[in-house]
Formats: sequence, structure tokens, C-alpha cells
Amino acid sequence: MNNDILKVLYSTEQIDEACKRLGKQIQQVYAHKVPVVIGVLKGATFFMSDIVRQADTYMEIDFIDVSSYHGTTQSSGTVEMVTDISTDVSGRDVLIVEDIVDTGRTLKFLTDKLNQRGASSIKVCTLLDKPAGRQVEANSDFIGFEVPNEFVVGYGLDYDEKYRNLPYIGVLKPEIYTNN
Ligand SMILES: O=P(O)(O)OC[C@H]1O[C@H](OP(=O)(O)OP(=O)(O)O)[C@H](O)[C@@H]1O
Ligand code: HPA
Ligand SMILES: [Mg+2]
Repeated sequence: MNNDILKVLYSTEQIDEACKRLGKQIQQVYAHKVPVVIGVLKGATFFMSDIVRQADTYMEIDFIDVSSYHGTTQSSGTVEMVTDISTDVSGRDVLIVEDIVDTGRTLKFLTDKLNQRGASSIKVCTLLDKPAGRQVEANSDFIGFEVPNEFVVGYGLDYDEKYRNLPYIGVLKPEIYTNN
């Protein structure tokens, strides 16, 4: 699997540092609240589990599974809900935890839905922000790294459902895409 990587963008150590930094920011912002922290499956699996343990503050956690890339490097343009949260977010402070904001469609879908359900505040923490990919407006409150306009894999991010278990974030060799 490692042989498929062209270059590493963010090492395990850099990701750990970003999680510590963002966790402390979240701890401060929610010091006197009990937010519902929602991890967006599947990509944010590892980031979610790492970041919540860096914030020494009360919180509830939940997960939502949405999908729009379906194994490819291009957004289908339509965000589908696979599995919803079980928490009632009405009147609650919500923090969405994403692995990446690219076109912004997934984040818009989620913030629209949570607003409709009456969340009293919605903030967003994303490990990666790819502003060059943006198709719809989508802003994050806590950002780990701003990534260049390349398709990235690892630490939860997939290509064709694979590479999520790489402990770092990188770019695949071009032949991996062309051979698929
Ligand atoms: O800003 P966008 O262009 O909407 O892209 C960002 C979203 O796309 C990916 O999810 P994907 O649909 O691939 O599902 P997955 O997390 O299960 O891989 C990623 O994990 C984000 O949730
Ligand atoms: O660059 C990416 N990599 C993996 N999944 C993604 N989903 C949106 N952008 C990306
Ligand atoms: Mg994906």
C-alpha cells in the first residue's frame, strides 16, 4: 500500500500536532457548554477519535454517514445520507468534525440539515481545507491544514474505499487512478 504513494503531504507527527492544537481550541470555545460533536463517516473516523480526546471539556458525540464520491476522485454532486445521527440537536450547540472540505457540498448539506432541525449553533472543525475545490460556500471554524488542489488519501481519506488506514496523508501515484 505504501508503494502506491507518490508523496507524503502530512506526516503522522504533523497530524498529531494539528489534533493537539485544534483540540485545545475546541476546549476553550466550548469550556462552558456541552456540545454535540458529530463525526462525518467514514472519512473523519480517525480524526474524530483523535481530536475529541485532546479537548478536556464535556461533550456528547455522535456520527453521521454521508457519501458523494462513491469510490472516485470526483464529487457526484449529490450528497446521500447513509446513516443519520440519533441525537436530537434542537437547541444544542453542534460541532461538525470533517476530514476534508473540498467542493463544500457535504458541509452545506449537513449545516442545512442541522439548521432545519433547530441547532442553536453550528461550528465546523476540519482537518483539511481545499479552498481551490470549492463549488458552494462552506466555511470552517477550526482548520488543520490548507491543502493544495490534489486528491489526497490516508488517515481516513479514501480512494475507491482503500488507503484509509495509512497513518499519514499523501498523494497517490497517477498510475493508480489510470489502472482503475
Ligand atoms: O466538500 P466535498 O466535495 O463534499 O467533499 C468532502 C467530503 O467527501 C468525502 O466523503 P465521501 O463522500 O468520499 O464519503 P467517505 O467519507 O465515506 O469517503 C470526505 O470524507 C468529506 O466528507
Ligand atoms: O482529496 C480528497 N481525497 C479523498 N476524499 C475526498 N473527498 C473530497 N476530497 C477528497
Ligand atoms: Mg470518500
